Amino acid sequence: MSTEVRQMFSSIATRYDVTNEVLSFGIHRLWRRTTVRLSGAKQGDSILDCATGTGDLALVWKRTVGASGRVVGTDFCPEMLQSAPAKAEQAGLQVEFQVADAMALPFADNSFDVASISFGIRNVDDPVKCLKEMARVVKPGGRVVVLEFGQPEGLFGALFRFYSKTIMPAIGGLLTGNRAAYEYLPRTAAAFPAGERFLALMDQADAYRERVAHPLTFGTSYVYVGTVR
Ligand SMILES: C[S@@+](CC[C@H](N)C(=O)[O-])C[C@H]1O[C@@H](n2cnc3c(N)ncnc32)[C@H](O)[C@@H]1O
Repeated sequence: MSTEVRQMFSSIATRYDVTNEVLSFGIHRLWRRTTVRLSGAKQGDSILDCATGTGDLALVWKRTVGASGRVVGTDFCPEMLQSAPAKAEQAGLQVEFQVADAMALPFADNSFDVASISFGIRNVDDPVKCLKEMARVVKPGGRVVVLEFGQPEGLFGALFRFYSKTIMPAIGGLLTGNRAAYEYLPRTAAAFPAGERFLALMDQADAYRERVAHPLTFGTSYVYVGTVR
């Protein structure tokens, strides 16, 4: 499973950013800023962004924690990481990037103030193991922050489902040449536990003393914030 996921992201890596921008109408930028705000991170904090991909969230983290803070972005797909260092340099931000699996992080216990994962946990083989592993590298009282798709309800939900099942694969396929990757996205997003059901996964990880779900854009996405025990 993880080999197929890695290959899929490798095949869309060079077109990932532009496709993300088009398919989300740029809203992913607002969601990332909200994620960072809800984490409570401050200047000087050390942050790990898992499954960082092309590094967009890592750059927002670095703007927040400033020069005295440390940001490390990791991903298990080297091709996805390829453009990240140049993007950071162009933005005048110092961010470290390295290849690592979010389920087996190469960091000591209690290394970071915050660990995050955006649109990544849906793709890992074992989300509970990942939530446990992220908590392991965060200091007690620090936060694990997850940004992931939800399943909006009502009229907006119906529109979103139509958009994600028909328009997203067509446009994603045109822009990346890999239509299957943009069929995978809505399929996995529709099946992945959201809201209370995701909080239950956080409970199963048995590593958090508090956890909160914040719906964004009528539940299209959620930010989950867990405080590490
Ligand atoms: C949809 S992209 C999200 C990238 C980025 N976080 C963002 O918000 O744009 C999912 C990323 O998760 C990475 N990924 C999936 N499973 C992973 C794992 N077990 N360990 C590390 N990265 C993983 C993929 O390589 C891909 O870069």
